[in-house]
Amino acid sequence: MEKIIVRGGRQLNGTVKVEGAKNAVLPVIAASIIASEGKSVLHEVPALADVVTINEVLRNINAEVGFENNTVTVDASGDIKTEAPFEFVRKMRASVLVLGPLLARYGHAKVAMPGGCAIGSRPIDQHLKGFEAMGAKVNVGNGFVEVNADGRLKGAKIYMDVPSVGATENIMMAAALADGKTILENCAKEPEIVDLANFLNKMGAKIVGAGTETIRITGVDKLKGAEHTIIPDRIEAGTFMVAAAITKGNVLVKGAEAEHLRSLVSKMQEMGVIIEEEEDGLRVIGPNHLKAVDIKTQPHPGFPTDMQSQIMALMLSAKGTSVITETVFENRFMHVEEFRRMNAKMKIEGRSVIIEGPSDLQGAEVAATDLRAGAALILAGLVADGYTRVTELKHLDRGYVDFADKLAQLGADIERINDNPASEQETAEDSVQATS
Ligand SMILES: CC(=O)N[C@H]1[C@@H](OP(=O)(O)OP(=O)(O)OC[C@H]2O[C@@H](n3ccc(=O)[nH]c3=O)[C@H](O)[C@@H]2O)O[C@H](CO)[C@@H](O)[C@@H]1O
Ligand SMILES: C=C(OP(=O)(O)O)C(=O)O
Repeated sequence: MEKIIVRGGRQLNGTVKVEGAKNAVLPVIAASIIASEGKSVLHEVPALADVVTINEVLRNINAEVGFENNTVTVDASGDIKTEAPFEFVRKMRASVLVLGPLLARYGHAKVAMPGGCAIGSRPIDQHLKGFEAMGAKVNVGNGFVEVNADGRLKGAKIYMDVPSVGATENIMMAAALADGKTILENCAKEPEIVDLANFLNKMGAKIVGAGTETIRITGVDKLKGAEHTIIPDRIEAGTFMVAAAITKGNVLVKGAEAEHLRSLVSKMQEMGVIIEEEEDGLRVIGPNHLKAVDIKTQPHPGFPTDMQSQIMALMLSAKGTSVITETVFENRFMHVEEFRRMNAKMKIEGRSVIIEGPSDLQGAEVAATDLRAGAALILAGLVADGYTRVTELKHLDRGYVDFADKLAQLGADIERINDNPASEQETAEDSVQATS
């Protein structure tokens, strides 16, 4: 089994460079199949398991995809199939992002219905509501969702009940080729949505307002391949910011965009962490004593749910009572049990976790329950007494490139091992099941 073994007690110092954002690159790669002409060239693509999966989804529907030296090329000018097989959606929920592009270009798309996962039920009703408003017929049955349009989709006024990131993206992509104007209200405002809109506009789309509550899309007849550089990963950046703070270190997180990280920066400063904006990133200096704070996760620009477990690791080292409330996903506290194995003093009350700090953390064998939980347990391991062994790394690999190596370069006592190479085949088969 593959494990990351970390021994606590080392201070982290130096520079770490942030990769391109997972949550930007997945919709951008999905969007590239909308182009009926030309090739898309995408730079700063992180070598993540999820990127391999979305590339496989595209190859499977006949797009030509290359991936070398952090550059992905996609040529979708040939005959593209409109059905994405079950194995990919099971492996990665973001596979549903091919629905919008396929529906817009071909008037038909079919993918396996994504189920719930380790962090909540994660329905796609808002995606489907948007497609229906544009004239598509939706059929859900036998584990699949199928959408059909009689001719071109029609621009519409759509109000989303929740500001869903994926629904905003899927509807925006579908509307880019619709007949007429779409006004999408109560949109998610995440920076990754702005990145997708910028890419679509380079392809010839007419989208304004991405990053605000209302996005206006004027449909065009066709889109062409374009060249684009993916924005830096604010969640990976945030994870390294916590690593610096928790070890009382001094780390320059190169590529971290202050503008994308306001809520995290503000909360970490409230905890006593020094954060300085430098020309090429954020310098994070951990204090000797961290203060307890209260945090509520919210859609952007609120505190990101994808940083909830990592900031929880930092709260464990803070003096006093901290409360963290999860409002985005209904079941994103699986890591609490794992932290408890490390002697963390915390309890779940409804949608909140109450942490009595500082905890006297002890190394233990723990499992990554989802990708951010994996990172958070490693962060706790950086300051725990003795050895922490983190398993279920297939989750971590969906969202972090060389996480252990990058921490080791900053001075952590950490290594990734495979203590039973004979079972490698088994691990590869297991990873097909990985969703989070
Ligand atoms: C690949 C990607 O970008 N993943 C991110 C994306 O996921 P994803 O796009 O799946 O997340 P959403 O923003 O859609 O989900 C937010 C909330 O809306 C609910 N909902 C969503 C869609 C829908 O049709 N109906 C509905 O009720 C979900 O159950 C959840 O409670 O945004 C999440 C919220 O910031 C992040 O945690 C994920 O890392
Ligand atoms: C929940 C996450 O991703 P996904 O939506 O891809 O599962 C995440 O990145 O923390």
